[in-house]
Amino acid sequence: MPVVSIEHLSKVYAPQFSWRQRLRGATPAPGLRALDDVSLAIEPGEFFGLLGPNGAGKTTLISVLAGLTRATSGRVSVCGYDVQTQYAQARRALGIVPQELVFDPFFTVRETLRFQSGYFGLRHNDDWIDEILASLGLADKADTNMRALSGGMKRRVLVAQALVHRPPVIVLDEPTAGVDVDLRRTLWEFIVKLNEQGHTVLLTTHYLEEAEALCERVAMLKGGRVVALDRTAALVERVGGADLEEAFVRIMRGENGWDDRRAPAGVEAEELA
Ligand SMILES: Nc1ncnc2c1ncn2[C@@H]1O[C@H](COP(=O)(O)OP(=O)(O)OP(=O)(O)O)[C@@H](O)[C@H]1O
Repeated sequence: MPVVSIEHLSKVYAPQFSWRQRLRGATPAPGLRALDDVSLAIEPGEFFGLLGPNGAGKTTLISVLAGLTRATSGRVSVCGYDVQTQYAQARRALGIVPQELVFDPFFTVRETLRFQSGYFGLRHNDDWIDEILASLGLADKADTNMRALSGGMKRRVLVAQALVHRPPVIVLDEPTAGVDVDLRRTLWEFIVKLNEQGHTVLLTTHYLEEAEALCERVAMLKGGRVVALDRTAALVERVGGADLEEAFVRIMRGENGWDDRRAPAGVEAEELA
């Protein structure tokens, strides 16, 4: 059974429609189709890459997976749990490292990780917290206040937060954007170790050399649609080119016809929330 199952997933964002426009009786513009009939399955223990240019729909897909955004249609499950109807179980199976640096400035690193453990009902988690801190090069920052950390250190804490409950599926949304070589190495060593221990990893990144080195399989999104889905090496060979980056460029340039990303006529804003 796949650990992540995505079946015919579509997401249309409602258009911005002001009260003034409403009162004037204006017709809402069609919504934006961020995901269009996406289907894919990720098997246990895979290191899977979700690739695509800016605005392709990667973060939207992760938001649906995390239960933060409601799908317009389709079904998504994690470890067999439906992300909408069995939200708590599905969320517990996921460790999500978000793209944006979100943190509480009032707590130390250790307090932040203890609180995160508490959200998952884990009260005596310090041994694992210490192991994560050491593995991410954060041991000497455990008692430092979050607001006193550099951007790269904050990102390490985000990774640590995602792992406190030992989730079977780890989702990393552009985790190395703007971080130094040291963090990249530390992060990948740790994530590869977790993957070897059986954790499934879903990674989105614009660093295609990282994706090529790490991901056994990749899916490429363009305009919300899956335009390629294959084992990384097989895809590079089939498309031609020296590496995944060249294959990516060829696939993105070669695909046409996905330009109309607007919702079909007749889709009302209210249906799209
Ligand atoms: N809350 C929202 N409301 C309306 N439109 C949105 C919302 N979130 C994302 N979008 C739009 O949906 C499309 C897909 O965005 P998304 O963030 O999923 O892309 P992405 O592949 O993660 O891009 P990036 O690589 O830049 O992070 C974009 O056109 C974006 O502007």
